[in-house]
Formats: sequence, C-alpha cells, structure tokens
Amino acid sequence: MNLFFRTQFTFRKMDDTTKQKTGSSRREVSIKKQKRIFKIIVIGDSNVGKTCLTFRFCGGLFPMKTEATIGVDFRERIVEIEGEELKLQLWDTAGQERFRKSMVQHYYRNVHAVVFVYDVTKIVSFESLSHWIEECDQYQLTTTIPRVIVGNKCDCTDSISVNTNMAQKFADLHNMPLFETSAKDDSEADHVEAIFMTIAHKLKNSKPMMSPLLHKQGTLDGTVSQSSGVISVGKSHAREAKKSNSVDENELWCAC
Ligand SMILES: Nc1nc2c(ncn2[C@@H]2O[C@H](COP(=O)(O)OP(=O)(O)OP(=O)(O)O)[C@@H](O)[C@H]2O)c(=O)[nH]1
Repeated sequence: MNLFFRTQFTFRKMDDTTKQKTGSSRREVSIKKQKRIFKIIVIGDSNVGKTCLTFRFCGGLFPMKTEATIGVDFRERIVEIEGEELKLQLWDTAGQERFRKSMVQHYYRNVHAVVFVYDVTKIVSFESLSHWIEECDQYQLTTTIPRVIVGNKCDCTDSISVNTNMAQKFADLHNMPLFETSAKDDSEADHVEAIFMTIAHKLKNSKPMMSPLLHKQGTLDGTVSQSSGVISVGKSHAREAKKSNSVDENELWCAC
C-alpha cells in the first residue's frame, strides 16, 4: 500500500447554477497532496552547538541563551525544492548521556538523515564522532541515508583545535561531506542554510515517507509551542524524557 502521498479528497457541492452549466450533479473532487516529512537527527557531544545550528536554520537566529537539551527538542521548517514543499523535522538530541538514556531508541527510529556535529575548538568532541557513528550503526541506521559532518564554532578563530585537513580525512574515511561553519556568525547563516538544503535535496530524491508525529501528538509529551516555524518542547523539562517512554512510535510513524 502506498501511503507516501496521502491524498485528501475535498468534495465541493455544486450550486444549482453550476449544475445547470455542467448538466450534471456529479460532485467535483479535488485532490490535495500532503507534504512529505523527513526526520533529521542532529547528534554530537554536549555543547557543540546542535541547538544553535537547528535554531539558526529553523528560526533564522542565533539563540542568545541555551540550556542543555534534555531528551529531545523538535524544530521544523518547510522548504521548497523544485516546486515541492518538504517538511524537515529536526530532532535536536541531548548530548549529555544522562539526558539521553530513555530517549535513544526514539532518536534512531525512522531516521532519514543524520547530522553529526563537533566543536572545532574541542578536539574531544571531534574524537567522539567515532562513538556517534558507532551508535548509529548499533541502531542499524543504514549508511545509504544522507549523513553529514559539521564542525561548528568556526568564528572562534583563535582557539581552533581541529584543523580542516584532519576533519576532511575523517569525513572521507566515512564517506560523508564535511562542513565547517558557525551558528553564531551572521555572515555564516547562508552556509548553515546550505548544509540543511543539501540534505533536503538528497532527501527529495529518496524514498518518501510521512510522519504525523508532530501533527498528531504535538510532541512526545503532547505539548507544542510554536513560533516562526520553530517547534520546541523546551529545554528543561525532565518529564519529557520520562514520558517519552510510553510513546508507541509504531503508531505514530508510517514508514512504507
Ligand atoms: N562562539 C560560538 N558559540 C556557539 C556556537 N554555537 C553554539 N555556541 C555556544 O555553545 C554553547 C552550547 O550550544 P548548544 O547549541 O546549546 O549546544 P548543544 O550541542 O545543543 O548542547 P546539548 O544540548 O548539551 O547537547 C552555547 O553557549 C552557545 O551559545 C557558535 O557557532 N559559535
């Protein structure tokens, strides 16, 4: 059964004039295509800037204040590629182990693309990339889905400890494109945009799917706050991680 393009049928009753004109009482049917939704997870050590990158892309700004993500925050943005609107659903995951535990299986279910983030000023966060890649393998994420590596905080030019050569070698080894950027620097905003748009282009041609997750439930705990295209469950709700245990994603996702 192809559920990729769920169609919505709208029946419009004809008034008498229309009926006379067409000479028929048939109802007119118009078909509306639903947007395809893609789940993109953003992973990496704590403090590398995952929240800021996703916020920059979805909200167009660098958030002045962030707190450690607990569980997961969702942000989404609709982009248009070659005439088709795609909904990119970014899962901003917690970098801290203690805030990830109960959520991990949700992160890795029905993923369409992965963004691995490290901090160019923290070599440890770069070294951790192997761990994050292993975790993806562990959850059977296929390497055929789009995956990119992002070195963030390039505006900190005086404290860069991961040089581009080193990062490029690692990216080549793992067959992923490397982007070095800054969520903070306004002049890099287009670059952040380009990272996610690159993924969107790749997804456009990939297997489509839809997930009513946010439409149906709001968030994993059923609460949504939405402004300027940003959906966030907030960053300091320990209960989210707890409540998410009860989510049956099979019910929420449709991966045909
Ligand atoms: N200079 C600079 N600072 C940044 C940049 N991106 C993020 N930061 C700062 O780095 C800190 C951590 O940013 P977050 O986006 O919260 O990091 P995170 O990876 O989401 O962290 P967790 O939620 O703990 O996993 C914050 O103080 C940000 O202001 C950047 O591009 N440049």
